[in-house]
Amino acid sequence: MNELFPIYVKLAQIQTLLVGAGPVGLEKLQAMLTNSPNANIHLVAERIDEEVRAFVRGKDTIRTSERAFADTDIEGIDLIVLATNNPTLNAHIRKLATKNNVLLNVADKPDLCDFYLGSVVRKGNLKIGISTNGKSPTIAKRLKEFLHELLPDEIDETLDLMSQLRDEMKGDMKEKIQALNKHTKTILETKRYDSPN
Ligand SMILES: C[C@@]1(CC(=O)O)C2=NC(=C\c3[nH]c(c(CCC(=O)O)c3CC(=O)O)Cc3[nH]c(c(CC(=O)O)c3CCC(=O)O)/C=C3\N/C(=C\2)[C@@H](CCC(=O)O)[C@]3(C)CC(=O)O)/[C@H]1CCC(=O)O
Ligand SMILES: NC(=O)c1ccc[n+]([C@@H]2O[C@H](COP(=O)([O-])OP(=O)(O)OC[C@H]3O[C@@H](n4cnc5c(N)ncnc54)[C@H](O)[C@@H]3O)[C@@H](O)[C@H]2O)c1
Repeated sequence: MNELFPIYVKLAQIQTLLVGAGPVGLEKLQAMLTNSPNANIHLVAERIDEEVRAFVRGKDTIRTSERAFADTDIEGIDLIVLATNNPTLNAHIRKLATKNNVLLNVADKPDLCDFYLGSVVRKGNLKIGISTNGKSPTIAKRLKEFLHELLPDEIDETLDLMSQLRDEMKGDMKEKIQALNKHTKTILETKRYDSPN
């Protein structure tokens, strides 16, 4: 059973610390910024790869410090992602995070994580997070590709129309929910997303 609780976090209104700026650090940075382009991130690494430097150039919400991690780096931090090649440092930051109630992800080290990154299908406003409970990130990637193909681009139009409709609707909550359910039932009957014909 997968006991993970999925949430969608507003990275633009919290402070994230990323330690490590090699290929894995770059992957994590890309994962965070493609989803949340205004994420507030402090990137600390003894050595920042040129690719990472190029990726963060011109992004005002990313601050970089090319030096060793210092314990004070976690002050004011809500979320930490580690992408270092240093197991001793990872274990040290794991302890600090627990002591300071900060949630931690250590790339590719499930035992050290409070949360995992998910594979993400994106179509406009729609976002589907996929977790295989750490069993197979490769299957998560394949499912992402499959669902991305399957979902029509118009799904975003449907979401916009539904959003307008729900803003315009009057009446009490119960009536509103009933009407929205009735309306969407018809939409799904007329637009068979699960069939190519
Ligand atoms: C979402 C995504 C994040 C991202 O990076 O954006 C992600 N991994 C991705 C890809 C990927 N990662 C790896 C491969 C190589 C093939 C392979 O090993 O299978 C590929 C595939 C590829 O790159 O093609 C290596 C790997 N990953 C973990 C381990 C350790 C272990 O399993 O013990 C090892 C072995 C390391 C080693 O051998 O040294 C563990 C984790 N990876 C997770 C997330 C969390 C569980 C997510 C879930 O429940 O599925 C978890 C538990 C923790 C975490 O890291 O948060 C991204 C999704 C794909 C996408 O959307 O494109
Ligand atoms: N590259 C891959 O495809 C891959 C795949 C699976 C697992 N991994 C593992 O993930 C980890 C990271 O991989 P990578 O290729 O990005 O490694 P890397 O060696 O390129 O980068 C490690 C980063 O950690 C930083 N770092 C180390 N000690 C530090 C300290 N005390 N303070 C601040 N920064 C510090 C380094 O300066 C560097 O920026 C490694 O443990 C690797 O074995 C890598």
